Amino acid sequence: MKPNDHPQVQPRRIGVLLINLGTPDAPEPGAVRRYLAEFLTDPRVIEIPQWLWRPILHGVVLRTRPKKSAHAYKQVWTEEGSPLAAISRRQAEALQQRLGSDVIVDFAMRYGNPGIAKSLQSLVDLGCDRIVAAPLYPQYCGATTASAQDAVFAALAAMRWQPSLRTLPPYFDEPVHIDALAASLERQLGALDFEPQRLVLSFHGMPQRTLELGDPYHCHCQKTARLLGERLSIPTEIAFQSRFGRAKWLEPATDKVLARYPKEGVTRVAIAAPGFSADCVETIEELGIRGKETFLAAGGDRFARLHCLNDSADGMAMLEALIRRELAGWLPHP
Ligand SMILES: C=CC1=C(C)c2cc3[nH]c(cc4nc(cc5[nH]c(cc1n2)c(C)c5CCC(=O)O)C(CCC(=O)O)=C4C)c(C)c3C=C
Ligand SMILES: [Fe+2]
Ligand SMILES: [Fe+2]
Repeated sequence: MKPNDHPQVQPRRIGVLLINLGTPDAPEPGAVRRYLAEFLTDPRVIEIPQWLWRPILHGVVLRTRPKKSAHAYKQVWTEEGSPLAAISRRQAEALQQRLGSDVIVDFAMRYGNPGIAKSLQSLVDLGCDRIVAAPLYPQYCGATTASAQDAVFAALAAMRWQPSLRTLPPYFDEPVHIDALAASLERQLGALDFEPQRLVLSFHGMPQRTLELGDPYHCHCQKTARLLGERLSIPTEIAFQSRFGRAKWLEPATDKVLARYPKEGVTRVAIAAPGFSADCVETIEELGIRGKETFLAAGGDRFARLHCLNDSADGMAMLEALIRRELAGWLPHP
């Protein structure tokens, strides 16, 4: 056979893979256990030697946490499944509409389903020889961005014929991102039936040690919070949520901030999570349900949880702009 009529040559197509963290398949202890086992054996997430961690994980964490977490997931589960999965699907569909038929858009989860390797392979099978992999974390973190990229690179490493690859850089301080967040938060604040005295900007926490080791996550969160605070008409305060384990995590802790406010005369608050591109158990249950309980029990009066950008017009316009920039030179007509 002459090289020019090689049977595998396909039409060139472009793929975009939106990536988020992942979620269990069902709000049941068994499914949550499978999800947590994959998540919590990622050395990017738990950075202690495996020989030390494995006995704790299997002896303690995976025996107790799945039941507790399943209870949290049950409270947020929807007809379309886990909120994170449902919103991720809608984001991919909306981006597909916006980018048109020059591009194939799909989404994948770092842990659980649909997995990164399978989703990348389906894009390749559809003829994509150029792919943008977009971890939807505004702030770079080893545990999230790098872990998602590790999985993308590992999937490519198993391919004989790899597509060309671009990855979406962190966008924590991109003007389009700050604009989208500011517009979305102002609109939601304006629609409340009370006037909050403070807006808490709650980011997912990380072990303090990762900051000392040079992870830019803490700095990225601080910058998003500062830029956003400069744009909003309400005083803001940064906080870090979802502490896990016994090590020291980034401070101030969201639950401590909420419990402290009423003592300082702050009895009306709103809370937003600008580090999450989609609402999930950490925003809906941890902030919206448990955070509210903590605040009211401490003497607070009014509490509102604001939504993430999700598949809102503000959020999708931002995502389209960021992805189009990565597609520059690949798309037939700019
Ligand atoms: C947005 C950035 C995130 C960082 C940074 C992050 C770090 C991190 N998380 C855990 C432990 C857990 N996280 C869990 C859920 C979860 N985490 C993120 C995002 C970040 N995590 C998201 C989007 C979600 C939501 C998933 C969903 O299904 O809705 C969970 C599971 C839920 C629970 O049991 O509380 C755990 C556990 C660690 C240890 C860590 C950094 C070291
Ligand atoms: Fe997390
Ligand atoms: Fe949590």
